[in-house]
Amino acid sequence: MTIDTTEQQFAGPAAGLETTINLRDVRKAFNGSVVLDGVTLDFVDDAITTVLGPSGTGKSVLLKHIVGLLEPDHGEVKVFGSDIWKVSEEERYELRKRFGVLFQDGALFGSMNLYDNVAFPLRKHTDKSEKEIREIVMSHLSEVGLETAIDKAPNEISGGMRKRAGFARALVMRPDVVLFDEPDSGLDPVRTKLLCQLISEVHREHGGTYIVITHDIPSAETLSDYVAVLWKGKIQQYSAADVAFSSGDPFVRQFLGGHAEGPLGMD
Ligand SMILES: Nc1ncnc2c1ncn2[C@@H]1O[C@H](COP(=O)(O)OP(=O)(O)OP(=O)(O)O)[C@@H](O)[C@H]1O
Repeated sequence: MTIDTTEQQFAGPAAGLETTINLRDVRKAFNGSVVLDGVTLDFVDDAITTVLGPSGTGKSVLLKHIVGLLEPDHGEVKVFGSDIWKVSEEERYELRKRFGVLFQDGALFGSMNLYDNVAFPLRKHTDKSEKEIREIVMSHLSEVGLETAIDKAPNEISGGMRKRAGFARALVMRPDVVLFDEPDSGLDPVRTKLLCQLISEVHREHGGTYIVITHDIPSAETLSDYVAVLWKGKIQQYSAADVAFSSGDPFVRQFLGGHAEGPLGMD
């Protein structure tokens, strides 16, 4: 589909829906090499949107723009209505607190057990008592099935468990937005499916805007309410998941179908 990047109203499937993050004509280049070439995208509240695209196409760069870790060369990133680069450093910090992020490897502190890892954001950012913290930490660790592994160090558990612990930690501050950077990386297909089901269940329970970056098509099929496909710096498709998966666009059809034939080659 074509999205008019000069259009300031909500575009695509988000039209008329409540949105929490709005990207307008976001451009980013590194050393002259263009990665994002005018990305316009509105993320719908209370939905899971998957951002799909081939390796090296800029999905992680996009995610870093959403969370305010990278500043666009051009365009704007609005989070809950505020342009994240036009507000003060303090306001940006407050906005970031509304995000939970699950990084590829869970990004756990190696020196802390799972309990302390999950408690960390609460101890750092709130003045809750240890009793209150314990209640929150245990409820989230049991939500991800890790209530019996609280004393384990990250290097004593499997990659799938590390991701689940990272997910629990991403949830403890009750984020309005949860970002997942390739939650499926390094997991076998069964663990991937189970993690995706867990993400869907938790989303049903808590709501919010979930944004999942991946190049794994089965994960996208399990998770997505909406699908955005990024390639060559642009959003090639943004639609409800069922529409994306039956798209007639040659690139989208090739990529989502996993076919060797089509416009996407080895380069
Ligand atoms: N800080 C940076 N400095 C220079 N180049 C960067 C930087 N961050 C990303 N890039 C480049 O931007 C391009 C897109 O990278 P990115 O990690 O976003 O891709 P991706 O779509 O997430 O890939 P994958 O699916 O393999 O993780 C790559 O060519 C990468 O080398």
